[in-house]
Amino acid sequence: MADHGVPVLRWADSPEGPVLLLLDQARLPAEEAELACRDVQDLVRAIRALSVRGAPLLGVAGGYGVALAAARGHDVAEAADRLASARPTAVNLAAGVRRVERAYQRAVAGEGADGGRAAAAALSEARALHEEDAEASERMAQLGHDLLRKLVPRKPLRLLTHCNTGFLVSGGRGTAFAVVSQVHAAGELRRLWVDETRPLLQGARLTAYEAMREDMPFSVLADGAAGSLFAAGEVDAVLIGADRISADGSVANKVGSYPLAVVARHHGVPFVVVAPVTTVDLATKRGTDIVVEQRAPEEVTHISSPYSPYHPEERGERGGGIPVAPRGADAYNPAFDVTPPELVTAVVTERGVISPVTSETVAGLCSPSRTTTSRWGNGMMNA
Ligand SMILES: CSC[C@@H](O)[C@@H](O)C(=O)COP(=O)(O)O
Repeated sequence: MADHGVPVLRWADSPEGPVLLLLDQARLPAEEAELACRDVQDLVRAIRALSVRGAPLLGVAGGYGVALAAARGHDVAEAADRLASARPTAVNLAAGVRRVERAYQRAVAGEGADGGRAAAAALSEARALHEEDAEASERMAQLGHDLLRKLVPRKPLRLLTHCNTGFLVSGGRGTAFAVVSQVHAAGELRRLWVDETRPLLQGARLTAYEAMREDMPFSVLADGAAGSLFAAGEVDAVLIGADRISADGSVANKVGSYPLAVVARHHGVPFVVVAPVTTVDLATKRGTDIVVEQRAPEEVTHISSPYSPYHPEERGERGGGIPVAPRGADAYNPAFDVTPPELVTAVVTERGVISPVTSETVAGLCSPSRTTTSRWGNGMMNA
């Protein structure tokens, strides 16, 4: 795997107490700067400002946030509530937070542990979550690559992706981008098409940064240019991540994913979602039940660049930067959209691949008896 320089997220013990250090994604690719979170308030601010983002990494960061509150002797239950609700759509955030909170409570209740031992239990659970996420990445990379071999006989591949799904969003290599990386390592990548991903440009800023680090052949395109690539027969498959997959198999992901799924279906191109099982939320029954985060209009009416003299913290949570619309213009700014399961060719997880994507195959993926892919042979499960 490529050397990624500054770690995406790390725990450190400083003379002033424990601290969670994040590679500040709001500053990328202009600078690789670490942001220190000393308490849950710092971390919630970093999550809302997208200094740390992407579904699996939000889960890991949320877990460490609970450990941070415990280590600092703060109110862990209150900290967990604040973290879990910092952003509403990526279910991994609340799942990571609650998992570490449970470990902390178990240590307090079961063993009557003092604050120090319970805090240690929380940190060890956060570390376990971090490692599991890295392992899940590896497995998804392999399974996704195998699936593409079956779905698309032609080589080398032209893959299109939206938003950012590589090492920046995960304890490991990421989700959809990990598959691209596996294809590239096998010498089978002709080109990665990178949607710029308006309004916050996660594709242009972050996916391009990840692709450059792995020496991939890639091109950034305006989101609206994707249709012309399909029409020209230049896309062999679409690979995206997910922020939440509801029980019916609907996929919430970065806004702009749904229109891509529609165009892909029109052109007969596979539309593949890659996400760890922690992204599946059986408690959310249908796609229409998924809460889609609405963000500040300034993110649309203004353009900001990490190369500009305005630093993210000066722009604040409302975004901002250089105005491009008439002052006072209103804007519609959902952070995500929801793709119905019938437009999704397959969902790749660390436990295996489901295709078709239906309530039954999603439930099978999450069943307690399905802990490995071996039960399904090649990891592909049909309804
Ligand atoms: C593996 S990450 C999948 C998604 O989390 C990603 O595509 C995405 O939508 C991230 O949105 P963001 O708003 O930048 O957190």
